[in-house]
Amino acid sequence: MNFIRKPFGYEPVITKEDLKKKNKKKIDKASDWKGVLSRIWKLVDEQRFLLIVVLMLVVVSSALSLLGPYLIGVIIDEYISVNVFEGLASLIGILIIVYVFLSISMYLQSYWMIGISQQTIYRLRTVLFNKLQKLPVSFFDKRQHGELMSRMTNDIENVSQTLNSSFIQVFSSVLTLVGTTVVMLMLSPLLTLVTLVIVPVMFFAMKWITKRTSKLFKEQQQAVGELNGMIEETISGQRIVKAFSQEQRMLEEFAVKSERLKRTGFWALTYSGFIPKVMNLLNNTSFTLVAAAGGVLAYHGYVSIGEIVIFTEYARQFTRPLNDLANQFNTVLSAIVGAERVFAIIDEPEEKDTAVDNKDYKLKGNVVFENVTFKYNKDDEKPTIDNVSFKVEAGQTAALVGATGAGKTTIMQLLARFYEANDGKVLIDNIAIDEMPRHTLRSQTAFVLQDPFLFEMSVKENIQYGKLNATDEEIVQAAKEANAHEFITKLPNGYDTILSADGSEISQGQKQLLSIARALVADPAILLLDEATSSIDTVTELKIQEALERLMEGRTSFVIAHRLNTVRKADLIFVMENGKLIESGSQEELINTQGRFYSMLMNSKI
Ligand SMILES: Nc1ncnc2c1ncn2[C@@H]1O[C@H](COP(=O)(O)OP(=O)(O)OP(=O)(O)O)[C@@H](O)[C@H]1O
Repeated sequence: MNFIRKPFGYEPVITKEDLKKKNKKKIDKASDWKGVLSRIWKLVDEQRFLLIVVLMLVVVSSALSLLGPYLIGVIIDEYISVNVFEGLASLIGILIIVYVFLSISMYLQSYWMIGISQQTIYRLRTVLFNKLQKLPVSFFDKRQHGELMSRMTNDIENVSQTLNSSFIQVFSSVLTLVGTTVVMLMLSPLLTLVTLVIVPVMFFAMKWITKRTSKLFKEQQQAVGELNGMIEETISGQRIVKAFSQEQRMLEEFAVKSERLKRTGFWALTYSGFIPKVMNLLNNTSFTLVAAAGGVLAYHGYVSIGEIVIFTEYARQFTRPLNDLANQFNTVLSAIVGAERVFAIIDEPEEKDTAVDNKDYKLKGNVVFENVTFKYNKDDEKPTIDNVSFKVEAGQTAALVGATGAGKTTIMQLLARFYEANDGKVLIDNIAIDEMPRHTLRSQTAFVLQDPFLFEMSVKENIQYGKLNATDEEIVQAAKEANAHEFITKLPNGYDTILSADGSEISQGQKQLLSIARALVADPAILLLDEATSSIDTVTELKIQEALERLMEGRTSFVIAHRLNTVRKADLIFVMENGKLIESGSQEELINTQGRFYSMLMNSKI
């Protein structure tokens, strides 16, 4: 699998072929539907009783909807056609009660079912989101973020929709179909045959139409996806579009994609618009057949007028659930597939918790790597970190230097236990990091990245992210030490200014000052810094340097160094090449040995 580099870490590149294979698998494999249903049943949890009540109400309403037409038949046969009116009023009263109860029962079903489904989905969403917090970084490496987002939103929405409406509909359709057939057979097998004669025609007609519509809808979805993708790209990359004067090209591309969407949308809706019309036509044909055959049978005394009325009603009742079932089939299938995809994440192994004791303690910051070897993927030929050993004392600064891809970032990520070493040990204060509580490790190590990640929150909250209970004074103090206070106070709402997710309203340098403030608030024992390579104006650059020096004071710091100055000030220099630590020592020592570091200095590769 190929990976593309993201600001911090990697994301797999998924090709069209991969997607095709995956979608095919998705359709082929609505496999374990029983397992999926039983897990949803578990999520329904304490509302199971209410769900059973809803199911009983569905049985009641199906029975009532069979009873209604039957009573009409009785009224016609035993009262109206024989001119008997005594007792008619009470029978009509019963009929009204039947229909009133039917409405109440249907209302209650959908009211309770909405409650059950929303609560169940709420639980599912919570379980999934909690799970996302507990998954190792390697899990996110292997998946496209867009795809994970779609599981969090679309898949859950699909399940929710199905629980909301399809669940009752499928159950009641099956009951109505079975009930209607049984009652019809009991009344007149011959008229039943006439009523059902239309079913195969209906089946083949629907199959013919849905085959075309589903292809068209798929094309339409694809066209929507492509158009949205393009619009999103144009918006997020609008600076590049403008900088390269590509507006015209984007307009042309948009016109082609938009035209395709218009065309597929037109045909998809036209064909699907046929469905109710064809159903209506077949329904009316069925009525006519029942009425005609019923008339002949009544003439010969095989059936009564009332029975013909019952059958025309039942014929209507018969086609509706049939239609519903056909419509619900795809919805239910895609909800099961969606639920399966959600459960697949829930079943992923979590970050291993191997702490001996979960009590937090303060770290000093003595770091030791002991013959650490690491591969991102088991099948990688060469390890990314190859038997690396070093020792950094508390408070020292270690500069990591080496060509791109040498493994510098990986060393830092192993130290923060984002990944587990395959071999060897990482120790802090003589304790293996996998034996210490994760919270102790993570809350006392802080990253300051080249392209810091900011949340769509206020400046204050972004700084506070380093320590959630930090007071306003602590935040301002940290911002001052980070040389960020001055620019923050000039923002429209000062510390309360809301930043966008990409922090586009502040400069790259200011973003770094914010992330330094965030790290200062966190007051970590160990700092992991990725020095900026991008050029920042000299004034800001100086501010950043100064703020970093304050931040590093008294803490163990690992710096991916790109500036000679930083390397000079470091206590230790680690030279990495192809995952190996090839040289280490103070600057003087390394210059004296005249090895790789020396030649890098000479060729100004630092
Ligand atoms: N999440 C990942 N999955 C797979 N391979 C990865 C992953 N992260 C890094 N790599 C690979 O591991 C190697 C070391 O990467 P690393 O980011 O540690 O290098 P680096 O020295 O920090 O490079 P740079 O100076 O460009 O930041 C690279 O070949 C990279 O492609």
